[in-house]
Amino acid sequence: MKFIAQHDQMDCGPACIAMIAMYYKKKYPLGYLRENCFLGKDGVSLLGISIASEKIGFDTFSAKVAIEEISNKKNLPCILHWNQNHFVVLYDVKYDFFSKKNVYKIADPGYGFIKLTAEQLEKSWLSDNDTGVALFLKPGDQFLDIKPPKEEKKNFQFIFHYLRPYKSEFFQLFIGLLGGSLLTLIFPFLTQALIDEGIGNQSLRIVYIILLAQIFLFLGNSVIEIIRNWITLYIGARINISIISDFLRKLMKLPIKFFDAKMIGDFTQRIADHERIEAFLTSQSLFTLFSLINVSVFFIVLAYYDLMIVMVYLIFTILAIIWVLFFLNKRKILDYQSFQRRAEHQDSIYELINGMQEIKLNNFERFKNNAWEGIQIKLFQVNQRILQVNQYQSVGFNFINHLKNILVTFIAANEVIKGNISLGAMLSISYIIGQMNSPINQLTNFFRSFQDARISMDRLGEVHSQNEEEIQGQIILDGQKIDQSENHGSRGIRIHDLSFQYEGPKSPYILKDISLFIPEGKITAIVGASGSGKTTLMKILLKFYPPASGEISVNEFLLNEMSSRSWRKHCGAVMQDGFIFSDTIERNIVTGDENVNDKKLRKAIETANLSEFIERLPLGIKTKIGAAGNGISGGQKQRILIARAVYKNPKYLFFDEATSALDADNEKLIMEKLDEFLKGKTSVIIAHRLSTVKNAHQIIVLKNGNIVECGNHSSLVSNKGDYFHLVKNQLELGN
Ligand SMILES: Nc1ncnc2c1ncn2[C@@H]1O[C@H](COP(=O)(O)OP(=O)(O)OP(=O)(O)O)[C@@H](O)[C@H]1O
Repeated sequence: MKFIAQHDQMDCGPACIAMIAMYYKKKYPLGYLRENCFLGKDGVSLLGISIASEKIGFDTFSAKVAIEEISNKKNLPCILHWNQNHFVVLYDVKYDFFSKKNVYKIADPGYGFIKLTAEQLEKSWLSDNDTGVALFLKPGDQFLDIKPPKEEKKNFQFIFHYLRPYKSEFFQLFIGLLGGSLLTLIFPFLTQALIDEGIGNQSLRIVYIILLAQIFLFLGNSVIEIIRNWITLYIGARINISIISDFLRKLMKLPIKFFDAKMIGDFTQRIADHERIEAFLTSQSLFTLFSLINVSVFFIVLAYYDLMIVMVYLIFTILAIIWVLFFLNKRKILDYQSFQRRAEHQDSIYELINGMQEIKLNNFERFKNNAWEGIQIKLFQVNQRILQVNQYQSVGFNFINHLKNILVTFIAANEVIKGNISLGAMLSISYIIGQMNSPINQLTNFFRSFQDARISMDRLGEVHSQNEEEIQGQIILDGQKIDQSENHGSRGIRIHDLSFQYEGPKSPYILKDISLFIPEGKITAIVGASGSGKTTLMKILLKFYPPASGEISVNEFLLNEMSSRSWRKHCGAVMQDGFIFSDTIERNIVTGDENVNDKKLRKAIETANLSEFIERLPLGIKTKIGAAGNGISGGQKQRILIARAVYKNPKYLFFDEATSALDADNEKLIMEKLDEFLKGKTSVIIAHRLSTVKNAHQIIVLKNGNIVECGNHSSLVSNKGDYFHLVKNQLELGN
């Protein structure tokens, strides 16, 4: 069984499938499996794993079984549901002759290979008294015929293009390093001259001259080193900024669905990862190049002294490098683990700070603290294993190196005794060997850094190779196009037979066979119990998620053929979880508009009834709010979000519980002003409050993802159906 590590916190399912596919000699990229697993907010489900496995030709069967069923090797490898929140592969069971017990061999994508006894396995696997969940996979008839897609890996070309703008700086660095290398080359000859000419001839003058030359050489080297460090810092910082800014730009082009399956830590860790690429590009690769030049020149000088020594040196150096390479795979697995643990650590800190209020309210401190300590322990364990591998790597490497030095010294001493070389030459050889140590060490650092950069690049590549939301050739809607577009019959948004599932074809339908017409210039309200799919419908209309089936058209244009960005330009929305940026009130309202239009801004503030609130603030509209500014109330937040939508002045408006946090007076006032603003605009309003929806031109009632009623307020009330039941209490209150 070949081990495949999970890359992100929610990747365990896809990694398990990849390992089992690999077991049957098929290599599937993790990204492809991840896409077909339909990862959701809570990670992957067993259903998602079986859908993805079937897609690549496996026959799958999941069941709750007892340990005897999985002890039967015929059913292996299989996937086990682990600790209720993870998936692992059980690939072998062996009878241990000494303990007279079965040993279960597990490949845990978040850890590595582990061997467990039946008791240990049961502890993590059983979900009730004596059974646990297992998914059995066997290659089906088509497994061999289905061709795995090619893995799109970012190669170093992608990274090296970041170096291009700094050609002249690199040239300067190159010259500096070359100068430094040449200077160090003079030292061994000076040493030999010092001994053979100076001491040998008992001439103090020659000794002075040689020592003076050494001082000047040292000074020259130091100056070169200082300049080199400055240039490296400059290029490094620039490259880092370009890589991260490209990464962020790419992130902003990805669909919302991508973010559903990722945690904050997955992103922050990736950004931290960039430093490794930068370090590799700026220092490691160049320094290694020069180390190689140095080593080669030293080799030539050594060969001039003694060929035998060169041979010994070469053989031992190759042995040392093989030793270092031997540990690279282990390092890679540990690096993925460390990435995940660090991401988990960041998520836990983020949650701790964001959830502080609830933590304090519910005496959650100890539990959360323990959870954080648990993560730290795991992080410590990974760090321990990393240290161990690094130590094996460097201790072995140093041992081989020292053995080599001793051997070389022995050979050189032997040659001096035999009278083949002078004492000065021997000291010169010792000096060269000493000087070569650091470039050879540099070489091991290079291998490590190269590997780190490669892993970081793979992780980056996962984001860079994601499909963007915008697809070339999509319809770009400008205002005129929308105004002039025709719809056979009446103008507006037409939804035809729309169904939607969040997590793939076998997951539950959130919306089922919805057909609806949202007339242009009118208000359509959507009501329904919590969880009935109202917000989901709105998100589909805003093109955040594509429908599983069915069509949506805006006048004559199909929504799925439109550019999302251009469609959203015509839409204003106040979402339930709308976000206040850490910036001034003004910037929070005008958002991306670079030239603030005062008239529009005043109108937005007035419509959202914010004037009084803003006037009371000493800095007025320039007051900072959000994370780094003044706290605002829930109602104030909603009013700022409304002002944002009003300032945008779009043709289509979507309000999801936009006024739910407002007091009745404020709501009434804003609704009256909004009525005026919404005239001639197409609006969709989701609300639980009767006062908000009652005046809508049409009201749609959603129940479990289906439309159960449609009409205006009075007709629906007289129907005494679902709408009546939903608002009954509020009607009584009204009466
Ligand atoms: N990102 C998501 N991934 C998976 N399931 C989701 C996601 N968002 C919502 N759901 C599920 O979809 C269903 C409908 O949710 P939705 O938010 O559309 O309901 P709603 O009618 O707007 O509810 P409310 O009135 O409480 O806001 C819920 O069962 C919810 O658990």
